[in-house]
Amino acid sequence: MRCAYFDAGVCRSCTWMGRPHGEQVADKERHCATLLGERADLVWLPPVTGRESGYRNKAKMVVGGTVEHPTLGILDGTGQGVDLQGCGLYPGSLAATFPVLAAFVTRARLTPYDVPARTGELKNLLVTQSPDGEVMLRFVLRSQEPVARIRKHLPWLLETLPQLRVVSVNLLPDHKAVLEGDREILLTDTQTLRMRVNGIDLHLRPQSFFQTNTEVAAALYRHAASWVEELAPRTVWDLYCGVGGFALHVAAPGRDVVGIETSVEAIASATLSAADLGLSGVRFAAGDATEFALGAVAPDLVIVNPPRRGIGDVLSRWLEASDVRHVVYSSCNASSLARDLAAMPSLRPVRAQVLDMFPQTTHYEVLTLLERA
Ligand SMILES: C[S@@+](CC[C@H](N)C(=O)[O-])C[C@H]1O[C@@H](n2cnc3c(N)ncnc32)[C@H](O)[C@@H]1O
Repeated sequence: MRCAYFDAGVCRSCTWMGRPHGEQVADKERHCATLLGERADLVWLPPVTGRESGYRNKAKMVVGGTVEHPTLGILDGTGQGVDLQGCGLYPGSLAATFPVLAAFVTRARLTPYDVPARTGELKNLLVTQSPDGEVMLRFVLRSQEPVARIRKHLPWLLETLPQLRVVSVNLLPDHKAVLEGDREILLTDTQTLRMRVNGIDLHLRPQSFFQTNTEVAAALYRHAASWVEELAPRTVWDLYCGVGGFALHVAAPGRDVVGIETSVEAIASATLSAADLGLSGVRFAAGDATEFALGAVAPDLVIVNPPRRGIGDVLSRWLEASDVRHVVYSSCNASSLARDLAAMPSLRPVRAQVLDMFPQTTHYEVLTLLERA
């Protein structure tokens, strides 16, 4: 894949831009195999690849420029806006919303936040597209000052972009290099975006995590579910469950599944999906994964899908000392996975698969099956 922004040196976010996709995937497999080390009983399954462009379901557009001429993209080294509306990582239908959103910035007089001067209001536009083409839009603002103007012009936006389902404001008053703050104000009656994956309706609320690449995420859930099916555990935990992707895929008659996640919003979404599907054996609770494990009776199988930092020492040591027979560990950072594996020598990886969730970058997902020796 080629990118004009990359070639012009305007954006270097995709560090592997221009390299053949097959070569990228082979490098990711080598990288992961090196980190996991020589293991006689580890079987590597063929990698999962999806489309190499247009794969992102979520755009995180930093807003710069002026009310009359806003930029949607990133900020350069001096804090000035760089417009990346033509970024090839977004599907055309998602990218088609950008010019309308830029026009809305002007129409509703939303002054882009000026990082060096610390003035202005609109920091980011976060846009997520579901597999059905429906869209969630979040305005990340410094304060509530522009909210009345957003509400006033919202009917125009909803008419111009009929695919918009959920619109909200997120408040980020601090001058911090983060994407969003803690407080969310919903502007539409609809609160959740329906993300249909493998025929299961996952419900995404504004402040919940969702895998970036829906096509590869669908394969990730399918493969994890088939591994779990083979092992036929009676009790399963899905730790770091987000909106419940793994838990809902491994639900089966006679199986108890518990999903644990810190985000209350994500847990509400997961609970809604379980109710929609009439799954009585699946329950979700908000809380810290490690604290939950330390206070509960170990299940037959544990699925973990932690953030980049991994599951950490305490949970690794708990799993090592527990009766859990199998762990399905889905990781977006093979370095922290390797460190966690070192703390669980009795749980040996017997199966691994690289999933190219983030083409053009060095990042990838790896799904592993650990078995008690
Ligand atoms: C990589 S995401 C995985 C989400 C989910 N498994 C999925 O497939 O979408 C990691 C999740 O862990 C949650 N999380 C972060 N720290 C946590 C903790 N200490 N205990 C439980 N969940 C946590 C995050 O909110 C996020 O939803």
